[in-house]
Amino acid sequence: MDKLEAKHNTNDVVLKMQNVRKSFNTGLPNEVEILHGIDLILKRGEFCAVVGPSGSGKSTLLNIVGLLDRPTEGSLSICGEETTRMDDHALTRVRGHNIGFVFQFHNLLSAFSALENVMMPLLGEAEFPNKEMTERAAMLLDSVGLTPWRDQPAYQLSGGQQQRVALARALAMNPALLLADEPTGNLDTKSADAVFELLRKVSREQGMTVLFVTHDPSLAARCDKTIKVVDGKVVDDKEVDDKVVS
Ligand SMILES: Nc1ncnc2c1ncn2[C@@H]1O[C@H](COP(=O)(O)OP(=O)(O)OP(=O)(O)O)[C@@H](O)[C@H]1O
Repeated sequence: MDKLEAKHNTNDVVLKMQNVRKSFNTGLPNEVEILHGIDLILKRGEFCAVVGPSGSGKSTLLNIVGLLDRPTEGSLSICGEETTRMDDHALTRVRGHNIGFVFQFHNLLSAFSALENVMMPLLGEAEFPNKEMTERAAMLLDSVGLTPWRDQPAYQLSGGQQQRVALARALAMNPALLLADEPTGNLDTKSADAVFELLRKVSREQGMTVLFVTHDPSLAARCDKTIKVVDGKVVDDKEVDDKVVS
């Protein structure tokens, strides 16, 4: 059994948000509220699209779920741990062990090889001495079909290949929750489809919960569930019927 696998079995509810509000200080006399009381529960293995118009608050929501930003009000628990009163050190721990990120711009270290990029999150993790770290990174690169490119510097890879490296890197700690903010937005249709299918496969095989922001209705329709954010509120939270979506 994978060293990191057991933690996925501990709690069925991966994300629980209650009445989450977020305001920003924009220099105006009053703060501007962007998220107006979001409630959201995601269970293990759910693959959920986040859709909505530009500026509606999708990235703000993802940053809060990813513990990169704090809510102004409300509660947020990740894998059963209530996070809103945690200090930065505890948030970093919860984030590092439970959450993976894939963004539209993959933020790879361009001069480093594909393998080295995937190894980055494992550096300093006690359970991964050097040899095991290399083995795990190689296994992850293999799972995204990039073994032939493992020693290639990231800048020499295509956009789709770089995004697959970013996905392998996000999976390094076997996160219970993967947050993907338009990970296919910068790719041609074929590469976008390949990255999406890969995410789908990993989610199914590992029971990983995915929150996937997309502007592409055809990709949203292939997710289990769609959350629609409009003006900082969830207006629609519907299950996609497998019988309707081919
Ligand atoms: N740090 C910040 N300070 C002030 N306002 C912010 C901040 N971050 C986001 N906003 C504002 O919050 C609103 C929602 O932004 P957000 O990026 O979450 O939208 P989005 O739905 O992800 O948009 P898009 O689809 O265009 O990426 C916008 O009006 C934005 O200007």
